[in-house]
Amino acid sequence: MPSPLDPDTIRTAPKVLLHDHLDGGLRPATLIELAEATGYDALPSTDARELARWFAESAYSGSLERYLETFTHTVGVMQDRDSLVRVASECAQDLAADGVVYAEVRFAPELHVEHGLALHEVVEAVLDGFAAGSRAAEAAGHRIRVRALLTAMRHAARSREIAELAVAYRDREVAGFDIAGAEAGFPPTRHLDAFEFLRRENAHFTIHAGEAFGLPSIWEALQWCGADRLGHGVRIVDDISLAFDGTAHLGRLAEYVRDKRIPLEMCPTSNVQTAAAESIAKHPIGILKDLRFRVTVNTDNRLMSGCSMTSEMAALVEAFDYTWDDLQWFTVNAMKSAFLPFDQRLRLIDDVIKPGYAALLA
Ligand SMILES: O=c1[nH]cnc2c1ncn2[C@@H]1O[C@H](CO)[C@@H](O)[C@H]1O
Ligand SMILES: [Zn+2]
Repeated sequence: MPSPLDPDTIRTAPKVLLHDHLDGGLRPATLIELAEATGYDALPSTDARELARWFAESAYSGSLERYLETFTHTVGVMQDRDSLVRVASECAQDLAADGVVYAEVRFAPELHVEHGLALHEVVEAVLDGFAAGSRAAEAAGHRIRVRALLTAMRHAARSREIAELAVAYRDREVAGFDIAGAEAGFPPTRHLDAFEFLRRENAHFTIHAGEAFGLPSIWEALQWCGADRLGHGVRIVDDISLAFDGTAHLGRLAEYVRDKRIPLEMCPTSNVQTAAAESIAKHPIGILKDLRFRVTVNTDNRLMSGCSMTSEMAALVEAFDYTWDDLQWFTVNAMKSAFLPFDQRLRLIDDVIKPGYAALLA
């Protein structure tokens, strides 16, 4: 008899997370403690439960720009080494307790230099935190590997510097590079120099595209910039039409994305909050999965969305009647798409993911 598909059991299943923002995943209580310790006095509440509610409500804004405003408070307390180490360590422990076995967690070093840290000191603090958190998780019986993605902000002009930092730290658990922030008005080609540098260095990168702006953003990310993966990518459905009988017709860009197995880092709850999707049940992940795009499931911002990998998967099970096979498919897709050497990806699939799901199906 397969195990029941409820949150408690889904939590025990091995999961892989490719799209999670460090500054979008703080524990509310930690945010309050750090604000007090660092003299940050602009928090909307100093009660953990109320603060969590404030984030979830404010992020439920119908626009990416307003959603992003909530990050002022998290970034506001992440300006010194100790705070960064603590947030990164708790991130690794929280993901591990949620059953995540491999994660690539992103953050923008340039946002954490307000109190004088150098960019590389930000990176080192976060990596030290991930390592400490992973050790603590292992001691608590959960094995996880957490690696970093360095993000550059698309409205700013530091992408080349951040890309160079990602390459400099590539052998110390920095898996790759990303750009994030408001999408409309800030096309990825603004950062072509960074992407060309990364390609010359044989380095990996993902680009937030097709979340708050449509197909041109996805097209530029892939065909001008050369992205390995797409952050969100939900708007690729604009290039798919469905006939009355249910058959799908793919435009050239959608066909390219599917043919080349371009990984889509989908974040259902976040997309509903920013109005990139109407509801979980109407989220494009349903049709994209049916059409066998390389879909992965992610959290984006656990604090703002009040979610976890477990809750996102449980919500999809509820909306689309997914089975354990489907959850394993998402997980293997994500592992295949990780910025990790091929042999290590295979080992995690064969030694951790497949046996984990086999046990739940038995
Ligand atoms: O869904 C998203 N789309 C675009 N940008 C985002 C999203 N979530 C977070 N960030 C931005 O990425 C920065 C670094 O982690 C965050 O500070 C936030 O501004
Ligand atoms: Zn994101």
